[in-house]
Amino acid sequence: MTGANVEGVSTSMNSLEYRTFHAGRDGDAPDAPTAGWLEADFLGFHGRKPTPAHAAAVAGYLVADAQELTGVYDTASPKHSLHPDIPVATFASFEKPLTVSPGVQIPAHLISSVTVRATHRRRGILRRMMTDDLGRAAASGFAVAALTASEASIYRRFGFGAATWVHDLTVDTDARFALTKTPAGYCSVVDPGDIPAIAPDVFDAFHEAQPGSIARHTAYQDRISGRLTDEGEEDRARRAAVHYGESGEVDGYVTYRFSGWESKPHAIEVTDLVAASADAYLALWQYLASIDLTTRVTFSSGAPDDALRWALVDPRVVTVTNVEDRIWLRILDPIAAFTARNYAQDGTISFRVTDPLGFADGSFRLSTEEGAGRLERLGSAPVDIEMDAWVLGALYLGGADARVAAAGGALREITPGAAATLQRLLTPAVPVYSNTAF
Ligand SMILES: CC(=O)SCCNC(=O)CCNC(=O)[C@H](O)C(C)(C)COP(=O)(O)OP(=O)(O)OC[C@H]1O[C@@H](n2cnc3c(N)ncnc32)[C@H](O)[C@@H]1OP(=O)(O)O
Repeated sequence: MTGANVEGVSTSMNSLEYRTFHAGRDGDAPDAPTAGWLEADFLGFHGRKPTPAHAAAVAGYLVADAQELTGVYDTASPKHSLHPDIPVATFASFEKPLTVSPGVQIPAHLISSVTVRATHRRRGILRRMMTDDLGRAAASGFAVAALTASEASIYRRFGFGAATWVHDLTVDTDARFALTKTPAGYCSVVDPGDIPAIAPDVFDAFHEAQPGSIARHTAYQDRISGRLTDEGEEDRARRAAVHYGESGEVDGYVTYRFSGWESKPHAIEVTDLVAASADAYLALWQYLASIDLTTRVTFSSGAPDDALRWALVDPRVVTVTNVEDRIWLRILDPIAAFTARNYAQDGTISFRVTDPLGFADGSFRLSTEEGAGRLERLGSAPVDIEMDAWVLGALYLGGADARVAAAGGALREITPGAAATLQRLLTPAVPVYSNTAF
């Protein structure tokens, strides 16, 4: 669904040129536009200046994911400024499937690498890049756009609402750590270099069943295995283990590193933990807890509804140290989006959406029956609920509670009790969660 013909140049009043192009390579190296764009991207996210090898690897990821890049070029850069081929702003978008109900995926338009140089900020560059890009995505037929946000105060104005969350977990793995029963299957330590061959099948099985999950971009395999970190180096401290289910197939893996002898208490820091079965998930935690000379495990992408607490003799060994929004969703085509997902309960509710960018603006009636949903446009008939486009994005998967949104003033009930009805209809088959960041 990625737009095939996005290349273009346009000049604004004030010497800024917006160019959109596909990530490309010359041999192994990034091509000239991609090389300049990468320099700006690394600058914007406070990364080190990339070495030629690191730039080549990252260009390879961008090309593999068919990323569309936008660079904004200042044609009036002063003397000694960074080379004018290094843009003052970056923006990237690409397509990956989003699981909206167990077994149901839709193509999502993912937005990433948004940077504006400090000397050019707050002049509307992000607004222009975002509105142009969302317009192209809607014209290409995407029902939803998604991003992970550096700051929570930026993206509501563009119709994005936080729809999934992750928990930072600290688990004490001293003598108090014990599961109430032993999970089926067994774990084995593997070479982290084998993870890129093992992880995709496990992730796919997890992703297929998990509402809120977004398929991973190409960089993930090197990142989780430690072959090439975001700093452009191999992490030789990275370790890995897998879980074999009763069939003998791998159905879960974990990658991690030791926090160092100077850290107190000595801890294991989990980079990635993906399980396609409940036994795999619990067994991998038991494995982590059994690593000698350590008494703590930390994991920054835990599911808010975590089975571990239910499986522990003493659930207080788990501390949630932070709660963070993960996937932000923007509905571009409400009818396509709401028809795609499944519904556990039958019913009807109507709502009016205010969308300054227009994509989701209007009044709608949602009718659900025997698992399927139908969304139809209403004319000027009265509705049960009013909300802004970002609230619709937040509520779409059912992970955010409409009643709580109403209590917070984000959703206006016209018909008393309508928020509870909406929540009943949108409640997902299993709690939403995504362990992917992009
Ligand atoms: C999906 C991702 O990639 S998340 C990563 C985002 N990037 C970063 O955090 C890197 C560092 N920050 C930056 O590069 C820039 O400051 C950006 C990209 C956040 C903002 O770019 P700018 O060009 O300055 O934004 P722009 O001038 O278009 O502002 C658009 C609107 O967002 C608001 N806005 C911009 N930045 C912020 C912010 N950090 N917090 C709150 N509001 C903001 C502006 O006030 C403006 O509001 P309005 O149009 O409703 O009046």
